Amino acid sequence: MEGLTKSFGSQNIWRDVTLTLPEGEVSALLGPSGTGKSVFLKTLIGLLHPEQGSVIIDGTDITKCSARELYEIRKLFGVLFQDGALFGSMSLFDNIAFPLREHTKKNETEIRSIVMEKIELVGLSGAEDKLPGEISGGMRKRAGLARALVLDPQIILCDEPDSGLDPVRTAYISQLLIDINAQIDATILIVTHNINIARTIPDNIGMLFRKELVMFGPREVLLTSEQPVVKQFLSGDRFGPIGMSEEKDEAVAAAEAAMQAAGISGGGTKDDFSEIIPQVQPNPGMPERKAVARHRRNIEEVLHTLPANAQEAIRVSMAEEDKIIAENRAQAAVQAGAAQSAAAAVAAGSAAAGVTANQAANATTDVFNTVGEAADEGSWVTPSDAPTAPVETDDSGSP
Ligand SMILES: Nc1ncnc2c1ncn2[C@@H]1O[C@H](COP(=O)(O)OP(=O)(O)OP(=O)(O)O)[C@@H](O)[C@H]1O
Repeated sequence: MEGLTKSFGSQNIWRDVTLTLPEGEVSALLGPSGTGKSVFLKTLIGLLHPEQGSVIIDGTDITKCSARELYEIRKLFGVLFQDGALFGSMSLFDNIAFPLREHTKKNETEIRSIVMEKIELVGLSGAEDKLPGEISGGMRKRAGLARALVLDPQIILCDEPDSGLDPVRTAYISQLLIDINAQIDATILIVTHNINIARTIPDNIGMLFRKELVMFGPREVLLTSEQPVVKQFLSGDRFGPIGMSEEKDEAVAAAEAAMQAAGISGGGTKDDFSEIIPQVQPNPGMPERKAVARHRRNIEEVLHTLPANAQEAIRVSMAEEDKIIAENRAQAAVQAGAAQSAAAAVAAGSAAAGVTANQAANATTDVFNTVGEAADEGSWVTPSDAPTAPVETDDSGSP
């Protein structure tokens, strides 16, 4: 995105926004309500037209290309809208199959196989015949994500993936995004207000405020920023430059300063965001994220230009990340070794008992599962170690 400016009539939303979403990395866009984050996502897919600037995707400027080219480029995107944006009269299956029927010539057998794979990926197996109105908000969200994934997108845009979800379901969907990134190496942009997501999921964070992109870069830069607007946003404090509906004038700011001096709380958390917590890692069994190496190369190029505290935070978080990755690799090796010996033992035992090859294979699968579960409980070190797909009943918690 280069020099993007968007207005509705005389109302300017943001101006001169320039950023490059690093390929295959996960980025988050933060900003107070009404700063135009959703407008930004819609501009990226050509649903809204900026009056200035360009959006280059795979070499094509979608602000100037033909309708035909835009139609083709949109196939690269998977978009998760805030409410899932499902068709209310269609089953989940048909909703998820919709882009395949619309944009491809695949037959119904192929479509079923892709749809069921995505349904399983988001933990909705068994719910495929339900209508969107019959399931909870969290399930609708995951159905929306499954639909966003069916065309194997290169770019995934998620508008507030956590809205309407409890903290646990938010952790599941965040983990799912990291697992998807590990599996398909897609470039992901998440628009969110959720500070926990911002702290643990993205490689990069940007923030819109006062009609501008105030920063965009490695997550540690924003999390250690001394900028008042960033600190206020992260802490959720009412004292600071961000007001209820617009930025505050000097009189209000002075009154707040007096209240603070008198010991009145602005309600924000006292968490120290400059203490970086490790990024969520892909679940056991997932490939390692290719983005990690690329992100590091990108950081190395700009590290010397960053504030000293951000440089330090990046070094600490890289060391922490190396430790976690090494532990996970060791764990995976132990699991693979245990599974191999267990499989050999099962095969030997089966031969002795004269059971069929098929029975031996089934027994081997059970051994894999048992080893996997045992390993999960103990030592998989991530800040959010929830499995990707929750045991599915109903997001309300009832069976
Ligand atoms: N189609 C439209 N026509 C006119 N104004 C619009 C349109 N879409 C959005 N806006 C205005 O643009 C501004 C930014 O809206 P947007 O939904 O992008 O904010 P946001 O940062 O995503 O907010 P939130 O965090 O509350 O979801 C708002 O003032 C909104 O009223």
